[in-house]
Amino acid sequence: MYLKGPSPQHHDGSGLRVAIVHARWNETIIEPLVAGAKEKLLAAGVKESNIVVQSCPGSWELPIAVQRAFFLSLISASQIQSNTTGAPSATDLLAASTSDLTSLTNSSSGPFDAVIAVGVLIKGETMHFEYIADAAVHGLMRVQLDTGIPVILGILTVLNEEQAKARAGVDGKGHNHGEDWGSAAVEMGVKRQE
Ligand SMILES: O=Nc1c(NC[C@H](O)[C@H](O)[C@H](O)CO)[nH]c(=O)[nH]c1=O
Repeated sequence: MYLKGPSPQHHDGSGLRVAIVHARWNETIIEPLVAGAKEKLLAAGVKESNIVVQSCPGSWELPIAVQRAFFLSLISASQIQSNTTGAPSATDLLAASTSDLTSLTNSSSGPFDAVIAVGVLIKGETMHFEYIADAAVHGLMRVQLDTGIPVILGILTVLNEEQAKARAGVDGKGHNHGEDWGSAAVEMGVKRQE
């Protein structure tokens, strides 16, 4: 039995498309987290060409960056489907009802089956940390429920750099949580397709 992380499961990721959207603050920690997530995606059979990595300035921008990645991939998916350039605009898609979006995302050439949002928030002297962490976490939960696309929470909220390194498996310490996020993305992506 496991005390902390979820008991491991094996899922075939060969049919998945996954986005990793990461902030660029604290990049010495972000980089190993993203690498760990990608390693687990590839190990589960996700094709390299089906892993899209995008970035945004900081964790505050992650919810809108994830939502944008989702909608833009919808546009490319509908262009592929309709094979015309007259695909609905981002404005059209933003205005689409949830049920429309659900039908759109069920298409085979649909967008991402899961998105991993990666950020590293390190507590400073002010309350900035708390406000960004709270807003980003609630924002990502809203994006996944609004879009129906699983958004894996890959935001480290730590009190100091040592804690961050330990959770990125840096300096041979601790465990790279990015690996857990990659595995969660495969599981949730497969379950979304069922
Ligand atoms: O402040 N510390 C951090 C931070 N601040 C920037 C914020 O996310 C946003 O990009 C700016 O406020 C501009 O909107 N972003 C992080 O990812 N980690 C931090 O530790």
